[in-house]
Amino acid sequence: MEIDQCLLESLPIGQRQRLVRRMRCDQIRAYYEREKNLQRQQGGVKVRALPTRRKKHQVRFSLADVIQDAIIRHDDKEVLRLLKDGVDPNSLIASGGSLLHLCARHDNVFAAEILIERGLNVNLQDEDLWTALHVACVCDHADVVLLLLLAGVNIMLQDVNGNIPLDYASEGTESSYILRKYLEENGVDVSSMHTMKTQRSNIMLSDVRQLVATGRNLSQPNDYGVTLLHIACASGYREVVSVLLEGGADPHPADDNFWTPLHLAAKYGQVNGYKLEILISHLICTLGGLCLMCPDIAASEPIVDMLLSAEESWLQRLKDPSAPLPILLSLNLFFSSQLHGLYRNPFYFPISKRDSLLEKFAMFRETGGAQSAQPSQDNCLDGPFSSGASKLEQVKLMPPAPNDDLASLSELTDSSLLYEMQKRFGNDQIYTYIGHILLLINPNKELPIYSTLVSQLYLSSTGRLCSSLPPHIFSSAERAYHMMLQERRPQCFILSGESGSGKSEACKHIVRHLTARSSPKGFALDPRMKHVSLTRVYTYMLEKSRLVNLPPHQHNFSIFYLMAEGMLPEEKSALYVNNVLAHR
Ligand SMILES: Nc1ncnc2c1ncn2[C@@H]1O[C@H](COP(=O)(O)OP(=O)(O)OP(=O)(O)O)[C@@H](O)[C@H]1O
Repeated sequence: MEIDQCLLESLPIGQRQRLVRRMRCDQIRAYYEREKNLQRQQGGVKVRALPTRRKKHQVRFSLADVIQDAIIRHDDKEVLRLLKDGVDPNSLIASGGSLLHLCARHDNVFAAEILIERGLNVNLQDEDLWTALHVACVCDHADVVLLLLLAGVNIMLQDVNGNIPLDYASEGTESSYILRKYLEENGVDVSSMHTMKTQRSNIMLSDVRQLVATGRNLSQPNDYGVTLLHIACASGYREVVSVLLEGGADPHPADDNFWTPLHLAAKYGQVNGYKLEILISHLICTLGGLCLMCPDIAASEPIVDMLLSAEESWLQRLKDPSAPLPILLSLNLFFSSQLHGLYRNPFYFPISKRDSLLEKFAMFRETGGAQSAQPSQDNCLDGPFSSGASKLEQVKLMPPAPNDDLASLSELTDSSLLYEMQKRFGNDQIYTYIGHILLLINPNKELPIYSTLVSQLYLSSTGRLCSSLPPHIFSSAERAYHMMLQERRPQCFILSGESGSGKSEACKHIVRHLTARSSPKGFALDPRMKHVSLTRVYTYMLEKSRLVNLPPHQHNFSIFYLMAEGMLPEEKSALYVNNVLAHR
């Protein structure tokens, strides 16, 4: 069926798509006819595929995983059946928490009740010492909060941050109301709890005072290069910072990761008062330039402004030493209201642990959504897990566009496809769908589209492509994951392209998304992920055919050129690869 291009374009989109579909059907029919004729001409010999003895592969999940899935899906019957079949109610989830943590996160009161009935300890704490009540409060799942209270949960249990569940229940929420009421009824004074929490900083303060009084070294680093000043800055213990600085502690020691106390103060938002000003002043007076990198990791805009203005003053003072010190913003009120109590980390935890805590906080904070991308509409699976975009992770996704799926174009010719792809590539839209196929054009530059947060945005409860998000490799990975669950059999990605087109990178992104999906902390799949990369190199995925039968205009394996570029002339000559282009 031939149709005039102008006529096609003048039709409304619905009609046009129907016509295009019909044209494709005609093409397929013609193809089958041709094949049949060909077979007839060859004497009607039917080539039968050899019977293959294929092994039946079946993905098997442990019962502990199946019950988690049932809890998430609110499949109460399945939860009951699994418990009856002997699943251990005490089995742990990836975060080290219990099934009750999972119920709290997914607001599954029924499952929670059954688990409690079966004797599950309501006070179990996960790796960050969160109880299920901490989780329920963050998510404001009031029914679960109520159930846990009735079950006798200890509401005073602190996490590694020193926070009790009430600290995570936002003011005005139902959970906060229930908890306050409960505390009141049990005669607990909420303000005395605050005193209890400030005990940690007080202990550190008295310890540091003692060190100063005995003339001990205040800048002694631990095994990770972390000093007392690092700890006090990251924790926001302003009195301690003050005593340390006045006692002569080194204001700019770098830990093993080259982080100074100022970096930590900036990152963790501990500007609670004038301490950051003191630190900055110290740095400007002594080493000055050390604060130059700090704005990049600052936790909020006001801190960035403050550091930038300090930086500017420092540069001025380099030119003119009599120039005044920076006038720094007073951030007391702003931050004390926002950050009160959130980063009161016990100082015996390493900095990396605090990073994970901060991520946890960012994950659950504000259900307001990401900065420049909308979370998936059907992304109800992980609730608040998918919502918080923090300053720590910039999300730069292009908005969805009509040409995201080339299958919907009215004109499907080589030139129209290439034209669209080129247009998209120019806008850094490197991914494009053609139906369920995903096209990738290697950008050969880093794009900010692979962060954990983006991976979370593509989480979906059904695996359907989300119309509010642009095409992405994470979306394909998500789809495969759901197909695996639905069909209960292995799924396969076919990554095809010439050398250097980005297959290995794509593979890494797929595995990364699946890793993050299988366990928020990626523990379970990490070793297997390494195995995937190695398999690509050592066995079947490096197509050996490329060595003997190189398609025209294609290069050899890109690793070959990279290797040649890095070799010394004598090494090249020893390996007979002086002229790399001579080697196909
Ligand atoms: N999505 C991407 N974003 C940024 N850079 C990329 C991306 N994909 C690939 N690249 C860049 O292109 C280089 C080559 O990609 P990759 O190694 O994945 O190609 P390949 O198709 O696996 O090649 P070969 O088949 O020769 O092993 C990477 O080292 C990386 O620098």
